[in-house]
Amino acid sequence: MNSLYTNYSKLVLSAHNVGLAYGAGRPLIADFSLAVEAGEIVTVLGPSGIGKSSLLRVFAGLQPSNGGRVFAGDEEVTGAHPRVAMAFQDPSLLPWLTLEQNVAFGLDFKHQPKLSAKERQARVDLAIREVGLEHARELYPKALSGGMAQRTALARCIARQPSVLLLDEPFGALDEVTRESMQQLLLRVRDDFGTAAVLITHDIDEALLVSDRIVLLGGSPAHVFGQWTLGRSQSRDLLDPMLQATRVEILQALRGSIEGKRTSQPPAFDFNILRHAYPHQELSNVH
Ligand SMILES: Nc1ncnc2c1ncn2[C@@H]1O[C@H](COP(=O)(O)OP(=O)(O)OP(=O)(O)O)[C@@H](O)[C@H]1O
Repeated sequence: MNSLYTNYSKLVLSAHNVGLAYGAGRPLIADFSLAVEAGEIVTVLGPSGIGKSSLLRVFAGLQPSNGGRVFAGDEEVTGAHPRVAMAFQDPSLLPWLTLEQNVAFGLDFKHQPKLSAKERQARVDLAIREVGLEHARELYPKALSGGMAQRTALARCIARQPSVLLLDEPFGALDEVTRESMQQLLLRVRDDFGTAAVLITHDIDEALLVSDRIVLLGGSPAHVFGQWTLGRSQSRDLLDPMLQATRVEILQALRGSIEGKRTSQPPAFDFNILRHAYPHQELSNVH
C-alpha cells in the first residue's frame, strides 16, 4: 500500500478536510482529503451507506459539506463547476430529446461557458464519436439499450470537456459484457482527453481493472481507511497473482471497515502537496 502524489502541478480535483453530516447527528464523514491528478482514475470503495455518493455530490458542488474545501484545479468548488462533470447509475436522459440533443443539453447547463453554434456542434460530434454512437444520434432514449443510454450520458459529460468525471456507479445496472465495454470506454476517454475520474463502485474487480488508485472509506465517521496504487504497467488480468493479492488485501480491509475495525493505518495525507499546488490559495484551515 502506498500513495501517489508526485505530479503536484497537475491536480484537477482536491478535497481538503471535508466533513459531512445530515442533521445534527454524528457526522457521516470527517476530515476526508484527496488529491486527484490529471488523467488519474481514483476509485472509492466502502460499505453501503458510508457516504460515498454524498461525498461525490460534494465534489460536484451539488451539496454543501460541513467543513473543508474542494477545488477544481485552483478554483474552489462552491456550486456546479464547468470542469467537473458527474454521471449517475441512472443515465437521466430527457425522453423528448434525441441522443444528439441529450448530449448537446450538457452544454446548456447554467454554469457552462457560452459557445458558438459551430464549436457547440463540434463538441457534440466529438463526444458522440468517442462513445461510438454516431449511428444512433437521431434515436430517442426509449430506443436505446441500457449500455447505449449510459454511453449517451457519458458523451453528455465529455462534450463539456471536464478535467474530471465523477461517476457514481454508472455501470452498476449493466450486464457483464456491456459493463466491460464501458470500463474500456472510460480508459479510452482518459487516454484520449487526459480526463481524470473519481469512480464509485461496489465491484472490487472493476476497481482493479480501471483504477490508478483505490481509496477505501471506513470507520464512523468515515475517513480514508486504506489506499492502494496500481501502476500503469501493472497487469490488469484478474488472474495475475499480484492483482489477486491486492484483491484479497482490499477485501480483507473492506471486511474490516464493515466490522468497524481498523485493519490498517490510513496513509497520512501530506498537506504540503496542496500548499505546493495552490501557493496563491489561503489554506489556513488546513493543518
Ligand atoms: N439527503 C439526505 N438526507 C438525509 N440523509 C441522507 C441524505 N442522503 C443520504 N443520506 C444518508 O446518508 C448515508 C450515506 O448515504 P450515501 O448514499 O452517501 O452512501 P453510499 O456509501 O453511497 O451508499 P450506497 O453504497 O448504498 O449507495 C445513508 O445513511 C443515507 O441514508
